[in-house]
Amino acid sequence: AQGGEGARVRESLIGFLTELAGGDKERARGIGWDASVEPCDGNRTVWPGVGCNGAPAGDGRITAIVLERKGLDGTINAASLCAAAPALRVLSLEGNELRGDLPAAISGCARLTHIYVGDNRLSGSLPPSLAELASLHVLNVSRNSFSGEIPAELSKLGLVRFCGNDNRFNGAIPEFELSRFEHFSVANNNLTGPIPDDAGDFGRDSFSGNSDGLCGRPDFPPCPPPPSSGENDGKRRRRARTIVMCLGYVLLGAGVAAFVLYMMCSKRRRRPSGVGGKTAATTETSSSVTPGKSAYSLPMSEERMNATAAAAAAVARATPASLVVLQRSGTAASTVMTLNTAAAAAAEAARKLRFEDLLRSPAELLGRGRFGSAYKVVVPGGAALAVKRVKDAAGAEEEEEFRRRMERVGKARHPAVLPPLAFYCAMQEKLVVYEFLGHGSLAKLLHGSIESSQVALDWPARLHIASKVADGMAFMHGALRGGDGDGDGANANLSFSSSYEEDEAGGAIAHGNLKASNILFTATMEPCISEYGVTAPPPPSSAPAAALRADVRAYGVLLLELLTGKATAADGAELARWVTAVIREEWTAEVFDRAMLSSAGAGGDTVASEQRMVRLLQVAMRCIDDASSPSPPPTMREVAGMVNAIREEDDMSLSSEA
Ligand SMILES: Nc1ncnc2c1ncn2[C@@H]1O[C@H](COP(=O)(O)OP(=O)(O)OP(=O)(O)O)[C@@H](O)[C@H]1O
Repeated sequence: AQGGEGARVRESLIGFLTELAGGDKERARGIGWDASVEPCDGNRTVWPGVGCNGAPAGDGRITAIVLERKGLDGTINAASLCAAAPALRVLSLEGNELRGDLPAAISGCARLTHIYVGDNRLSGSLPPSLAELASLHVLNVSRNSFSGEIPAELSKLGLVRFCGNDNRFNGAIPEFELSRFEHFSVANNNLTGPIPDDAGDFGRDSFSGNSDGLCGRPDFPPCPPPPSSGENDGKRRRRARTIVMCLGYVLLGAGVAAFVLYMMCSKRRRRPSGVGGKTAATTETSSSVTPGKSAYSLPMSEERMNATAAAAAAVARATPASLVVLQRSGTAASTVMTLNTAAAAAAEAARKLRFEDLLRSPAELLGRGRFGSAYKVVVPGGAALAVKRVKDAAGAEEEEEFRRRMERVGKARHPAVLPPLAFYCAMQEKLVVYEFLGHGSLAKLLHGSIESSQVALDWPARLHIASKVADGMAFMHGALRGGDGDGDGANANLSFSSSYEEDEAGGAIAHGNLKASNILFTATMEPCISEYGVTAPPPPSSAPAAALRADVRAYGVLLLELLTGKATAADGAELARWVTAVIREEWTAEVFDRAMLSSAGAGGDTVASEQRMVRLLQVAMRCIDDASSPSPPPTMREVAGMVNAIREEDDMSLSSEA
């Protein structure tokens, strides 16, 4: 390119750079691209960050543009770039602050082999036009805010490295031939569905942090069996989803039906001593659990007693079953701390709950997790309940343990803990009934699609959630110690022990599965910890002390999710490793969710807010990091104390600004 043509190319490139710098001409000039000289002199580079090949003069000279970690905070004008450098092979803009999307016009640089745009603030969907880049081998879009599906067409390219981790991608993983890949990661997104069969050597780390949405190898729950071959992929996935939903309904229905049959027989056996007037007996906690005896009586009509009831009764005699309604006498609403009409209706509905109603009521699968499925059931009268069906294959002894746990959890009341309203446990079937909270979970708010999370989570909101959850957990760890938590937070808090060993002696109960999808929101958007104690902690945390420690660790991971905005796998190890690495590099500010950082600046003293974020991060790291810290891990009460101190300071700074 000579003369006028060369000048136009230079102008175009400098236009591209200026847009990368967000229109800041000074910063663009600082990169050192001089419009008065050619970027390449033969195969010698003249402009910094521009790679040239030795090809004959012409626009085929620029083969690489590498502008990494230059503080560029503008957008990528791919049209200008590709018009000026159509022979570009390598584009690396990693580690900047670039915004906007990766434009579809990038396909104009048809010879691209390597694209690195990781560690920026890019958002939107990846353009399907990337699939037109027939020579593309390496695509790194990690650690941005890309959303939408990863274009299925990318699997047709000869990619050998794909880094899509730490974004907000949803949908299925394209059918990449992973055994050909040198590197592959889609960790920390919102992906669902099967991991490609051909996953090569890629282990859990490449797929973790997708809110348990992925199935198949390696180490993930098995996928539902594929439907008959010959169908196209989209159809197959839709069918698989439908099958999973139907299976859920059928299993729930079967469990409930077996129980109803048992109840019918149980009623008949007890009829001589039955109570006359009471149509739907409610069992108060104090009297409900007597092993071997149904604590719930169903008003069954005679015509429903059919031949199979006898068989069910035989099974039931061997496996005592009961729906235990965890409500005391007195008004239901007074025992539910959320005190809103929906909560009162749910508590009232649960007080009168009959499994027959559950059986007849429409049920909707809310989701499948690692430890079972959750259903929304609207019972007669219109109250909405959530029924968690716990995945379990435990023997009778463990059923007894489950009963005891749920009884004790049902006794403790704290506004930040969703109380179980009733539970059922028999014949290797465990169901727990809660009020349905229809305002989403923390997982959805933090990692859901933009449409599903209209509420922006600013820094004060995140700190509020952190402190309420810490309070709830500290209360439960303390209140359950002696097994006599009665809703008096102050007294319960006084009974805290100072070490895990003492807690162990007191028999505290751990949550066992604290995570963002188990933090739900009430109508006033107050956080509420759900599924407390539903899943028995797996070894090695089955010892009570270890289980409480595991809760503290899980709380630390939750704090990391709140602070970074990044989703994590069940144990959060990968997120913790990433945060540790960033802190080690002294880039602490880089770990924070940008949405939170920008909101912290809106109301006042950004520097002080950021200092408090760093302190909360330190609390998170103390919760997680047991090996490297010389001091023993904090108890939940100590953690709550630290988080509340940060919150009080934040509240004070806000009120002094007002
Ligand atoms: N009481 C409830 N009200 C409203 N939604 C709920 C309720 N309980 C659970 N959910 C939602 O139902 C979905 C499925 O829940 P489920 O507990 O089965 O899965 P999970 O929390 O992702 O995994 P896990 O099995 O590990 O707990 C989640 O999105 C959860 O937020």
